[in-house]
Amino acid sequence: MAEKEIISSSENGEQFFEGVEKLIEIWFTPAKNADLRKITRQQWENVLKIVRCEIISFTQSEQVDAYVLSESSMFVSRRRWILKTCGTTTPLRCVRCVLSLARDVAAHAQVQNVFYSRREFARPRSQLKPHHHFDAEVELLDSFFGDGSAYILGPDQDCWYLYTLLPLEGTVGALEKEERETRLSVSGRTQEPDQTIEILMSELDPDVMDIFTRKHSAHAQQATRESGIDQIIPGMVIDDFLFDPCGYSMNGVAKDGCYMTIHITPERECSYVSFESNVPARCYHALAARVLATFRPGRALLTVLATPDSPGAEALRSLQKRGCSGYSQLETTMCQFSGYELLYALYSRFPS
Ligand SMILES: C[S@+](CC[C@H](N)C(=O)[O-])C[C@H]1O[C@@H](n2cnc3c(N)ncnc32)[C@H](O)[C@@H]1O
Repeated sequence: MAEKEIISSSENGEQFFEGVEKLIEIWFTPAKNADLRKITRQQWENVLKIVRCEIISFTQSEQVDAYVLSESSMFVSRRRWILKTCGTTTPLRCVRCVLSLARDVAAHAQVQNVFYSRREFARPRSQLKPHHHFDAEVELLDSFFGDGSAYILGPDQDCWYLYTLLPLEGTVGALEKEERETRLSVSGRTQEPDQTIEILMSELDPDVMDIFTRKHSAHAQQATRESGIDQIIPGMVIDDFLFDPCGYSMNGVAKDGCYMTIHITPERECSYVSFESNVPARCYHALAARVLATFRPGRALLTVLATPDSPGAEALRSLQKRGCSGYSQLETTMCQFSGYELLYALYSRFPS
């Protein structure tokens, strides 16, 4: 297993782990006989060496291969690749290699969409290049994908960065994209309905965090059951891992191809939990409420990215209007991209 990315401050004996993840999702244009799952395990292991993490567990459904990593998760399906890594890993350094493997091994030569996102790190200065600065990340991404667009949403400490090939609705770039797609639509529809909800939580309840330590739980399955993680989206096949002495990661996959993933840094000084899923729903209130009730964060940053024709688009608008019960909505922003809608919302728990 990769060396543990813990930075100890000798002055006060404090332990620190950067739980905040970098998340990259690449969609390739549908192509006959093309499938990213043709890339072998050995080839993924080589890719992940560049990122400075490794595979610790694997599960799959008919539509998606799900890997638990020493620093978070990777999901591989026919034409979508997702890599989510925390600590001081360097996911953008492997993109060139992934694009070559996609072309040479998986027969995927054309990128349709890219989403690279992360919230502000707790300790940005500890990150390795290019992750020490969003400008450097954008420069590297542009060197792979040409002219993408970069966005920063939310206030300083809680800001969320996004790089994507999607132009904002109403811009010249959006008109050009529409024209390209009209030409392509002669040969069929290229974007299926899609939605992703992510909840990034900090200042977590210490009693809940205790469950994700070896002192409290004998194994990952105990932590999954006792915390209620198995009830957040029932019916998923769960692949979970409990680190020593603490820390937890899980992937869930469903028969219909949906996934969920949760990662937990329980250390009191830097507690952090992330939840992500692409499960479709016209309303995300119940799901968000279950996630918040499970982990009891003091602060939560929620994002939903959804195509306008997906059930998630309705869920996004309703979340923006109604917020999450038990939490005050400190900030909310909606963006209309060409082909996707985005909600950013920041919540803080009401004092109990
Ligand atoms: C990989 S997990 C989940 C990280 C995730 N991004 C999150 O949301 O916090 C990180 C937690 O596991 C602990 N851990 C224990 N051994 C580890 C290892 N070999 N590599 C990474 N983390 C480890 C860390 O101290 C931290 O609490």
